[in-house]
Amino acid sequence: MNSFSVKNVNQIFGTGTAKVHVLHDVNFEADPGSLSLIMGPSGSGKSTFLTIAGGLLTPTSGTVKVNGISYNERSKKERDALRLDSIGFVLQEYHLLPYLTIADQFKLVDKVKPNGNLSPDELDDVLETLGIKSLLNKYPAELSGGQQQRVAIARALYPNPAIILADEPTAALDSSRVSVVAALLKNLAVKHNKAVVVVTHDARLIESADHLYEMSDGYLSVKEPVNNY
Ligand SMILES: Nc1ncnc2c1ncn2[C@@H]1O[C@H](COP(=O)(O)OP(=O)(O)OP(=O)(O)O)[C@@H](O)[C@H]1O
Repeated sequence: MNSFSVKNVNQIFGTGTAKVHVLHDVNFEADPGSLSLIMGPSGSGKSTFLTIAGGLLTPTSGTVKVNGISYNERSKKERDALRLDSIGFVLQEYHLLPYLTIADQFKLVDKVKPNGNLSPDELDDVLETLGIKSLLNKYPAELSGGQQQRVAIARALYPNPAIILADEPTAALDSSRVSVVAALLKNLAVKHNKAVVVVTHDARLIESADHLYEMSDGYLSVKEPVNNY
């Protein structure tokens, strides 16, 4: 069971006159089998939240727990292992390596984490679903932004993580691709029992969400899943 909880998290960047209080007492929980959507305007703190949630940034105060254990209680090595084994990031920058073909981006994952990744057939299904199977021999620079985004999603799913944290995973996609990605994320939550957390501006994802939250000026609140956007 890979449940995930954020308690009383505050994030302050800078000091003195440059001080910005970006997250205010944020509380959040996600359980396996659910897709949580966090919406909010640009600059409201969504990416900062996701970075803290994934243990890439230690908050000014508050705790983040995965399976009941706080990141603070783990050594750096344990945190790195947890991220590698349990958390799949889909970040705004795609972080594809420019000198590797798309196929080799996946082989690189095998080198870092040799076990527990999707089987070749499972990866094939994901690539097929995302419509990127024909791109395996290309380099990132030969792909459109939307294609790179879909490769980045497939690469995040390849290690078969229990928790998926996605930052604007549909920003570069047209409507038909948005539906495909939304269905894929929903399927991962419901059929594969993963905890999926997506931060986005994209109101087209609302209908797939089990839980809807709003981030506003660094305050996170629960929103009823109604089409207020
Ligand atoms: N390292 C940093 N140092 C100082 N301020 C920062 C830092 N990172 C983020 N901020 C500020 O924190 C606020 C929230 O930024 P964040 O990127 O979390 O917002 P967001 O809701 O994800 O926005 P967007 O949707 O545009 O990505 C912004 O005012 C931003 O300028």
